[in-house]
Amino acid sequence: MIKVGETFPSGKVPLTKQVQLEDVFLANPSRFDGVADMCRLSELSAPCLLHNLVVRFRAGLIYTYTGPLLISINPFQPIAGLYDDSTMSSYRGSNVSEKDPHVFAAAESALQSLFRDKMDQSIVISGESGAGKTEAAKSIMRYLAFWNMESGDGTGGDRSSEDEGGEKSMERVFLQTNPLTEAFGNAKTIRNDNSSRFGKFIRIHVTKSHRISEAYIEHYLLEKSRVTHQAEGERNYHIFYQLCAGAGEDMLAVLKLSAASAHKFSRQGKCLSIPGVDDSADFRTTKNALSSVGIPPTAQEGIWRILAGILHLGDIEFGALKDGSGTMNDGAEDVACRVLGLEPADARTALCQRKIKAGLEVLQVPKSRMEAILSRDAVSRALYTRLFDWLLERINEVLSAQVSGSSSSSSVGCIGLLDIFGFEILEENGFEQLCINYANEKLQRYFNDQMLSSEQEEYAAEEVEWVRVDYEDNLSVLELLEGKPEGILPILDDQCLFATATDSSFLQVLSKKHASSKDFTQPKLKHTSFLVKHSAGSVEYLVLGFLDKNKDQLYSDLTELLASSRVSIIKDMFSPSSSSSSSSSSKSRQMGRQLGSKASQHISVSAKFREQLQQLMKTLARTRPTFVRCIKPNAAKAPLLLHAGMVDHQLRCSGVYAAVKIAQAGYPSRISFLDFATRYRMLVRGSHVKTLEEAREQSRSILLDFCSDSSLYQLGKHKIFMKGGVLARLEE
Ligand SMILES: Nc1ncnc2c1ncn2[C@@H]1O[C@H](COP(=O)(O)OP(=O)(O)OP(=O)(O)O)[C@@H](O)[C@H]1O
Repeated sequence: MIKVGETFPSGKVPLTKQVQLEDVFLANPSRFDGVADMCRLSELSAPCLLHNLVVRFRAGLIYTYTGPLLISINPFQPIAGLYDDSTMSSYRGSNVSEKDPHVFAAAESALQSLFRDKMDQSIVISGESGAGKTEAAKSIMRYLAFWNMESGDGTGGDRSSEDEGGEKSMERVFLQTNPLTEAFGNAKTIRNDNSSRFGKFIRIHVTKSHRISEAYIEHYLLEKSRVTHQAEGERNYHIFYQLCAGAGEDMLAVLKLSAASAHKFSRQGKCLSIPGVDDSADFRTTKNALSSVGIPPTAQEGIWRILAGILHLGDIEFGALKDGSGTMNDGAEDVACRVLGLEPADARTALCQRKIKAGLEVLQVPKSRMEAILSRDAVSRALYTRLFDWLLERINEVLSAQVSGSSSSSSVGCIGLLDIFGFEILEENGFEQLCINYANEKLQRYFNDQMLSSEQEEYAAEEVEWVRVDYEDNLSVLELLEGKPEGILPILDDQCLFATATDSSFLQVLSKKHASSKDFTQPKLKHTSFLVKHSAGSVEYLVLGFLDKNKDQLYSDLTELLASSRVSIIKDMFSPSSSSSSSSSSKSRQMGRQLGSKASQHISVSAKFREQLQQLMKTLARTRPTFVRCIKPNAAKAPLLLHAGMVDHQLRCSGVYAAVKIAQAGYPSRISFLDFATRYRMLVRGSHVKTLEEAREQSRSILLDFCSDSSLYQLGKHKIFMKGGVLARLEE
């Protein structure tokens, strides 16, 4: 049975015109069973749109269109048949406008548009944490791979012969990247048992014969702090639990590992398992996936050593000597060193002492206990993030070179799939949340530009009769975050250049510069946080750790220590001559460069992230986007439960209400007078037209003859703007 709770908003979230949902239920015929495209509703108030979504959700229909935008409401439980092979087949090559809304339809229409218009496409998936973005992205990846496998041109045959010949087919390798990115990049959080703690943009190149020729995964901002600290109820990255649960006795003995409950870095969140998840079985899946993407056994052993080494590092206890300096006091460092291939004496020196240059002399100065702990944590985080970067590099190498004989030159174009971490408001928000929420503001801006702003600007420029639809833009909050030189992130970078700057001096500068900003406040009586009014709500950020996290420096003695490892994968990751990026294939490097990858250059975390986002926006601007907006219907992750207030808030903040109004009143088809008059002149036995005025007149007479309802089109200055279906009728 489908439960729909709190269907009527409590009034905490104001609805348009203060109409309550009950009124809509009463005003609507009781047998109203929802429409697949909300543009077809006659009343577009928020309660009506919500009502439509609720009715469909009750019936297990989680997807709904609002014009070109696909809304997806997370059912938190599998829906029978929704993603099976026959459903996929039914979308392949179909007229998607006649099919039920679905992520498969979004993928199919992107493919069709790619082939028809020879223009790169993108599918932009957004929504808050736990809204279903990653699941949507995986379904789309499966669809693209399935399309390739099923193509009736002999490709399917090619695939099986490849498999028999021992070579893995591209779609297999492509899909095998999912368990890997999830094992190493996802973790259980309070909001989502399988939360992506990084963002990704996958470029998928498609050939004329509908094959995926190559792909590249660009990744953004892995959450490093999770490696050494997890909040209560959360876990470290899945792979740590998989390793502890799934490694056999021999492997555990080599790695000197115990259960996850025995290691500090995996037990801090007091959450060791996830209901319904078998870490041991998932470990087998991860190992198979590593082999599938061509990671050889020696490198796999290196990976397990890094993970086990991190867990052992976490178990090192530091004591304080009388003078306050740190010392290791329980021998756990010996275990960590053996697993990581380090000399214990060198590790002790690097973790507990600091090199200081005094003239020509280099002195070793003892670190305090706290400094030693911070060094240990920095080493652990650096090991994990370099491992993640290394893994993605290997994946990209294999994705860019998999199909023999195919290359990007044979690809017709590319579909970009964006699955980026959703907007976050936690109990305590820090530097990571600021970066995540900044990325979401950038995406919101992109959505506003594409769906709300440029559409209306074109009507105005073409002098089409149009009643402007207002919406809340987010320019001022973006300026507050990134504007140069006084935005929060540029100020942070600036502060990081001063040796004497601290988190509090950063906060003081912010408060002074933004005292009058409408989107910024500093809570009274608090000198540790600031508040930003984001599009999706106000967020209070604690400044503690901002400078260190943004600098993200691993002191040279710690880098040298890791570069001295006898484990070759660790040595490679940290020695200056052989960074992970330098060992990647030239093709994968080239694709990385296209996306502005700057792995080898040391710039601040926020500067690198801003540059990556800038590149992403440029890449998206060259594509035709399809938007998928994922909605989280309840905070409890309960199956088929929908809180209307929560859904209303997400629809409002993300501009969906404004988008549906524009889409309904708007004219999705547009064509120049010249093209129109030429293509359809046979209908009126018209002549060849030469001037704009002749083309306009001939177009007008075609429409008068063949489209009796004049509300279905408008003539602009250079183009005809038409409602959906007009062109199709003319074509008939
Ligand atoms: N279409 C679906 N059908 C059934 N369950 C789903 C669907 N989409 C999502 N879920 C459930 O919701 C959970 C969260 O979804 P998902 O991980 O895709 O969210 P997300 O938006 O990517 O979150 P985050 O930003 O935290 O990574 C999934 O693990 C799954 O249990």
